[in-house]
Formats: sequence, structure tokens, C-alpha cells
Amino acid sequence: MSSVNKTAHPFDKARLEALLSHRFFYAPAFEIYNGVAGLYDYGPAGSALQANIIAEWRKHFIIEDSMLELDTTIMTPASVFETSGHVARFADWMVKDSKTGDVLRADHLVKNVLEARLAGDKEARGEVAQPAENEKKNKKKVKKTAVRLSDELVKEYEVILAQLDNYGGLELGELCRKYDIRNPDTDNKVTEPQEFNLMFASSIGPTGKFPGYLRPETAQGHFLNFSRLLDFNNGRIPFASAQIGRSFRNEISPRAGLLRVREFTMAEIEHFVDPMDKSHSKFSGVRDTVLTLLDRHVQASGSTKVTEMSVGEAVEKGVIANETLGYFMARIHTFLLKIGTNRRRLRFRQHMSNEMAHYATDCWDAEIENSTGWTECVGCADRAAYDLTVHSKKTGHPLVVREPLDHPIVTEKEVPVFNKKLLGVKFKRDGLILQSYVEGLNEQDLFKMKEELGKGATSVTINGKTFEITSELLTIERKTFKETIREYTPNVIEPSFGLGRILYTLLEHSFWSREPDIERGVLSLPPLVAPTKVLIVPISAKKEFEPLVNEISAKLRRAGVFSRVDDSSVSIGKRYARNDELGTPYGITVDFASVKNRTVTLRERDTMDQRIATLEEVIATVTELVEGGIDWTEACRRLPAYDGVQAID
Ligand SMILES: Nc1ncnc2c1ncn2[C@@H]1O[C@H](COP(=O)(O)OP(=O)(O)OP(=O)(O)O)[C@@H](O)[C@H]1O
Repeated sequence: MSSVNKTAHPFDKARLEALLSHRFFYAPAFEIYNGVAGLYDYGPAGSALQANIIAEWRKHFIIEDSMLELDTTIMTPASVFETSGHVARFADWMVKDSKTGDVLRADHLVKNVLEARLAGDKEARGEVAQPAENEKKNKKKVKKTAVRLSDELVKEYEVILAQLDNYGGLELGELCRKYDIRNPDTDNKVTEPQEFNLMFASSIGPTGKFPGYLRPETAQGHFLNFSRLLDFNNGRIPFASAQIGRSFRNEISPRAGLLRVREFTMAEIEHFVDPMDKSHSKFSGVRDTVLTLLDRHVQASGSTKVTEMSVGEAVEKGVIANETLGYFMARIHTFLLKIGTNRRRLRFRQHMSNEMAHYATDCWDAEIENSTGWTECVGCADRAAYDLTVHSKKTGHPLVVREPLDHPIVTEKEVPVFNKKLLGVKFKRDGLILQSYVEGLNEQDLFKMKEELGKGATSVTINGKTFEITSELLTIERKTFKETIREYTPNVIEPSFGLGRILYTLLEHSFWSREPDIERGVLSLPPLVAPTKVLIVPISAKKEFEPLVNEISAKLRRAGVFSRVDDSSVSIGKRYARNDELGTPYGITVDFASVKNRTVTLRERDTMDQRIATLEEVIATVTELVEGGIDWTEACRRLPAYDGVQAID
């Protein structure tokens, strides 16, 4: 078996982008109308890759944990987002170039400028070599100049960068002034940060009187259907709902390809759990999963040093707030590795206190490193009872769990009992004021009143008016109550995935160029998610290959393996090179010997190793390879090597 050196050529973003565009993974939407920033169309390869990631997501999360899948509407009445807090708070801070009026996202501006200054300082100190040409191309960032900074300033910049997500508009404005942060494109000063709401506003119906928004996340659709979901789940908790669908955010300046777009596919889970018990029945199965963690205390100290820790230990030590949150972090980790994310480039970063939504109790982002730095690809938050509580309060619809108690709770209480007739006669309409006042008294005050009434009479003063109360008018009685139902609002743990970010970072992690020819790009996508699993390559387009090619296609189809035939007129080598760029892991070549002997060759993408065997053996092996039952080493053990010549008996 040949070995492969995937790092012989350093990562070259421009080459990857050219490949993705040329092979139509995705492209700017409305391109022939000059495109619109932040909107992309996926082509056949990108759509198939996304569909395969989604299919695995469904298996890994929905099927594994029997989640309840939903498909709720995108267009949402404004009242829903007023209640959820999105109308008031779903915003980013923007600044404008004081002369050109160009708009920039304030936190991104601070980050890009300070990072460029730190890089310039390193260069001035001679700590880094001049970047290679292709490294420069990888970073379409702010231009850096080799200027030496004081040690104090370096420390200050590092602390700011480690806590950037913690800053609001005021602080970002102060940073721009204090460190003279300007628009890097023009060197002009920028204005004070202003809030910009990221939701796309719309109007439902012809009157213009019914405002709506395109949803910026799928979550509200889960919360609004909570009662139905609970009912579907036979009134039992915990359970989780899941939804895969489009979301829309009017991002201020989307310039990072698929990493920041204005329309994207999300996959979200809302796990509803008892606030008194956030343990998870399957936690023991993930306890030993080791995660790379960057907790909030480390960030607060201005560092980005990560710790490797098992989920079990992190929950025990209180680093991760509870078992359910830990369970999902471990499952997210396993999912991302399964689809091909590089483990060394994956970490979980905890939100700092200001960064977290005010109602959330703990929140971790799965961040994936790529050519732009570390990018949040999955958010995993404990949203407490916030969403269900606010929607319930607004609509009057109870979004609660009612659970029969195993052991009813029996309590005794003092209860005021009025002689209603006498109350009306004596105090007329003010009687109601007195009644509600007395009913609102606590146990201790009622007890005191009872004692006084036992002596004949008492009095109370409400808003300056005194009420004389006799024991004929009011008695305080001790009554027994039996509670058989516990009613509570569940808490919600929410893993929220952005599929475009996961897909793009996966493409970066999979991309390399073959030695010695840098032009020969390869995408080493795992068979699980590769758009096409097997390429069938007849040596030429001659009619005599057709029956065998059709037979192989049909057999692979029957085995559930997605294949394509490439019988174009270019050389076999070129056809394989094209499919290496598409990430196709296996190729079956059909030649004259195949027609005669029913033997075909099987090629593996990364090593370019070739094996030879009968059509049936090759199909059985490739099916197992695609299903993940065996790896290429095992396939090599089973099938003899092909030395480049097929004997024709
Ligand atoms: N503009 C976007 N383009 C692509 N994916 C996005 C975008 N905004 C959010 N996502 C994805 O949706 C997931 C959940 O959204 P969430 O609201 O937690 O993101 P966010 O904190 O607003 O992201 P950011 O801070 O990067 O703007 C993110 O982890 C990310 O994968």
C-alpha cells in the first residue's frame, strides 16, 4: 500500500476556492446579475455533500435519541419575535467610515486591526519569517506592517482579543478611540457603534398591517409547539425536538464566503428537561469522551490555552454545568469527527458572562479552526426556562409539564372565609378590596388575625381606609390540602448547528495537493459524506463496455452505493484527477480484460492504490468500504494488488 504525504504543499486557500468554484460545490447566487453579498447557491457536488451531512446528522441525533422532528414555518409574525426578545436584542454593533459611509461590523473591525498589529509586531521582532506567497493569499485580512509594539500594548491587545465577544457597543467605541482603530480600506476614522437588528422584516398579507420577519433561527417553532410535542410524547419529559431548515440574518458585512451568509441551513435540537434534574440517562456512554475545552476563566485571564478533559470529569468539576449539556457536547464532538473534521482543529469555547444571553446558564461553542481563525460552527446552550415562560406569559397558553406525584404532598394552611352577604351589606364595593387584601396575607399575618378575631374583632387599614372586621364577617380556618400534580416549566438545552460553516471547514480540512504537482488537488472527504462514493470508468466510450458498466451501476444501486459513470473521452488519469477534486473515494475501471474475464480494478483516491478482483468481489468490498465496515488496509488484505496490466486469458 502506498503512503501519502498530504502536507507536502502548504494549504492554499486560493486553489481550494478555485476548485470549489470550478467543480461547482457552490457559487455566488445571482452571479450573472453581479451577485449579492452573503447569498450562495450550492451546485450538484455541494448539494450532495450537504445532503449526506444532513443524512448523518439525522441518524446521529434524531434516530439515536428518538427525537421528535419538526418542520415549522419560516415566515413568523412580529409578535413572536417581540416576545422572544429578538426585536429588541437580536442585533450586532456596526460602525461607519466617517467619510465614505462604508459599514463595518464593530467587533470584527477591532479584531482584524489588532490581530494585524500583533502580527506586524512579531515580524518587527523577527519572530516570524516572511509569509510564503500562498500564505498571504490565505488571509484576505487587514494589511500588516512590521511595527514594533511595547510589551504592555501587546498584552493589552491579547487580553482584548481573548474577550472580544464580551464587549458591547460602548466598549467597542472606546476601543476604537483609545487604540485609533480606523477603516483599514481607507484609513478613515469610524463613527460610534450603532445597533443593527439582523432580522429581515416583511409583511404578511395585502394590508401591510400584519408585520412579520423571516426567522433568524428555527428554535421558536419548537417552543410554540411545545404543548403538542409534550402530548405526542405522552406527557413525559425529558424529550427533544429537532428541526433542519433555513434561517435568515441580514449580516452587516458578509465577506467570509460560506462562514457568514445571509441565508443558511440550520439543524437545531431543543432538549426539554426537568430544571430540578439535568442528569442524562445515556451520560455513562459518553463520560470518557475527551474534549478540548477553552473555559471562561482562561479567556478572562487573556489566554486561549485549552485543556483536554473527559466530559465526565468536566461535569464533576463543574466546568460544564450539567450532564445533559455535557452529553450533547460529546455527541457534537463525535459527529464532527465522524464526518471528517480534524480533531486537532476542533475545540469547545465557553461563553463569557456578557456574551451569553441574559437567561442562559451555560453555553459552549464548538469552534473549528480554518484559514480565517477559529469559527463557531455549533452553539450548545442551556437556555433555562426563558423561552417557554415568555411565550406562555404573553399568550396565556400554559407551556408547562404537569406530572402526577408519586407521593402526594399534604399541607395545612390558614384560609380566610368571608360571610359574603354581610361583606356586601357592610362595605358595598369596597368589600372586594378587603377580601383580596386579606386573601393576600401570609400565613403568619393570617394567624395573628385569627387570634384577634378569636377575641371578637380586628381592623385593617387599606389605602388610608380602615375596615372594622368582626368574627361574624370573617373566620380564619385551618384546612388540609393535597397536591397530586407537580406543575413546572421545563428548561431547554439547545445544540444549534450551522451546516454551511461545518461544510466549508470540512472542505478546508479535506483539501491537499498531490506531490509533486500542486495543481492536482484532492478532497479527502470520508466515504460517509463524499458526494459520489464510486466512479465507474470504462477505459473508453466503446459500446462493448456498456453491458458491464450497466451491470456494475445496477449492482451498486441495489447495494445502496451512489455511483457515477464517467465515459468522457479524456484519459483515465484526467478522469480520476477530476474525481479526486470532487472527493470521490473509490473508482472502478472497466477495460478489455474486464469484458472477457469479469475482473475489474478498484482504485483508492488518497493513495491511488489499485487492486484487482472479480466484479462481484470488488462490489462486495467497495460496499463494505462505503458503509464503514472495513478500511482500505483491510480491502488490500482481501484483494490482490494491480500492477498496471490486466491479463486477457
Ligand atoms: N451568518 C451566518 N452564516 C452562516 N452560519 C451562521 C451564521 N450565523 C450563525 N450561523 C450558524 O448558526 C449557528 C447558531 O447560531 P448562533 O446564533 O449561535 O450564532 P452566532 O453566535 O450569532 O454566530 P456569530 O457570533 O458567528 O455571528 C452558529 O454556530 C453557526 O454555525
